[in-house]
Parts: sequence; structure tokens; C-alpha cells
Amino acid sequence: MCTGIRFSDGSGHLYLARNLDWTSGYGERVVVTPTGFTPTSPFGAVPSIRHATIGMGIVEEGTPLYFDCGNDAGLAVAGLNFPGYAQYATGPVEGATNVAAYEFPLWVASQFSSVDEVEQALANVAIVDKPINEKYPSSLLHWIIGDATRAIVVEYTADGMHVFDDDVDVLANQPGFAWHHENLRNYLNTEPDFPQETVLGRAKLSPFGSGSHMRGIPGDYYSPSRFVRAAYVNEHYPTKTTEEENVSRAFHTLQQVAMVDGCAAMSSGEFEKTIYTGLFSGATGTYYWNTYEDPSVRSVRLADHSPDGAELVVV
Ligand SMILES: C[C@H](CCC(=O)NCCS(=O)(=O)O)[C@H]1CC[C@H]2[C@@H]3[C@H](O)C[C@@H]4C[C@H](O)CC[C@]4(C)[C@H]3C[C@H](O)[C@]12C
Repeated sequence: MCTGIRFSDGSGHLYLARNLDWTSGYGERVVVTPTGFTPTSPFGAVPSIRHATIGMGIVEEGTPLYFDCGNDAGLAVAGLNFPGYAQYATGPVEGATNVAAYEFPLWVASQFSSVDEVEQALANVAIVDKPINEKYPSSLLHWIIGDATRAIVVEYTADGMHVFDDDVDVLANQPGFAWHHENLRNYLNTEPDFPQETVLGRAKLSPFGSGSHMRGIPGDYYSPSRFVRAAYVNEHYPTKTTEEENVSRAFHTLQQVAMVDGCAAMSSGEFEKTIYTGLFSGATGTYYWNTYEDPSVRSVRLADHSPDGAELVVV
């Protein structure tokens, strides 16, 4: 499973972060796609790279397949599993901008500079089940897209394109965003405040300590539970100013929904764990990440890797 969050530093900079929860990785690395790179896009949706892009992914057939990425304009996107709901067009749709499912994050980050621009373009987009090759069939995903001011969620299902205003800045896995959003109404009682002393019969009851009003926030790894928990933590985290504070914020928040080996098996019997946590900072154009094996946070800055070059950079 996976969880994604968006927040800002309060002075016009985006932070978009995600956990990639799975049984094992795909050999993913940090990949920079510079503006001089010539993309191969099956239906021409990505004719050139307008915005240099950095994120986590693999390179296949000379094409960057991003799991999550951000660009030089401070726009970022992350793909999260959505099987049972995602259903892409079986072929290109006449008159539409046809985006192959695998190139959707690259399309977003390389072509646009804001969520508003992406939302406008999505009105005429078909997401097409066109695998990069036989080894990698199309993944069934939905996406969170964020900039400094807001986030949207994109779901492409049997009845086509759905774009949601993500006013809680969170995404998890199944079911759909609308369901998760409605489910938040089950948790209206939760808040960070320290409870008052309560009188019960002749007893005066005081709390054991802080955290009492968080009771009811689910602690398990199930997708609806991770959505609620991430929404609570992301909403209540105080706005921070510096890059260091915001990096700390992202990793602490996602730690709340990270999966630990041995606790939750998939239908195959294999256990899911948080393979990596990735963060794109629009403030500095930096991609930060750590892995299950090595919790120390590493970083790569877009500006340090020839963002106007011609070749993909795999760090
Ligand atoms: C497995 C990842 C999603 C993790 C997740 O959300 N798990 C949920 C578990 S559950 O269902 O809810 O149980 C997804 C996210 C991005 C995906 C990758 C990206 O889409 C890039 C390429 C796309 C190719 O079509 C397939 C390989 C691939 C390299 C994908 C492999 C895999 O499907 C990834 C890595």
C-alpha cells in the first residue's frame, strides 16, 4: 500500500511526499529528466520536456517511468495502487490527448507548472492502457498531484476521468477518493486538545496524559485507516518555515503510516513494508528519500544535475 501527502511551508513552496509500500522494489533510483531530453511518447502527449523533472523511478526502453516526481516549477505527482477501480482506455481516443498510463507522472511534471493547468488539460485526456513493453503491463493506479496551494486526485475508471479537489491533501489506496473523504466524517470527534477533567458519579477523572482526544484514529495499515491517520497528522502539523523543518515534517508524518515487515501480508502471503519514503521539495527542487533498510535521509538536487542537459541522469 502507499500513502501520499501534500503540504506547503506557508510562503509559496510545495512539499509532496509518499510511502511506497510493497513486498519488494523494482530497482528504482532517483532519475532526472532534463529539458534537452527527447522523449518517446506513444501518442505524442509528451512531445518535449518543458519542465526538468526529478523523482523516483526506473528507466525502461530509454523512458523514465516515474513512481513519483516533481519539477522545476514546484509541481509534483505520485502514483498509488488502485486495482479493482482503475480502468484505462483500451486504445487511443480520437480527439483526446492520449497519455499512456506509465507516462502519466512524466506528462504531469514535464508539461505543466501548476495544478490549475493540469486540471484544465485533464478535461480532454484519455489515460490509455499502453504498456511500455511486455515485461511491464500497465499498473492500475490513481494519482495525487500537488503544488504550493492545493492538490487534486485523478482516477480513471470504467466511466472515464474523475478529478477531485483534494482539500485534505492526502491519498491512500482503495477505495476511491470520494469514499475516503466521506469516511473522514466518522472522525469529527478527534482533536489534539488536552481533555478537561471529567466528573463521573462521585469520581473526578483526569487524563493519563496527552493524546486522549486522538482516540478513535485507527492504528492499522488498512488503506482507509492510513488515509484517516495521514489526514489527521498532516492537518494538525504546525506550518514550518525552513527546509530542514519541512523535510522532518514529511518523514515524521509518513512514519505514522509506514508499514513494518511481518505485520500485513498480501494475498500472496508475502509481507508488505515501506520500501521507500520519497519527498519532493518545491522550495529547493530537491528529492529526498530513505529506504526500509537505511532510514538515513539522502537527497539529490535537480539544479546539480544539468537540468537543461540532453541525457537522463540516474543517480
Ligand atoms: C507497486 C506500486 C504501488 C504500491 C501500492 O500502492 N501498493 C498498494 C498495495 S495494495 O494494492 O493496496 O494492496 C506502484 C506505484 C508506481 C508503480 C510503477 C510505475 O507506474 C512505473 C512502472 C509502470 C509500468 O507499467 C509497470 C512497472 C512500473 C515500475 C510500476 C510498478 C508498480 O506498479 C508501482 C511501483
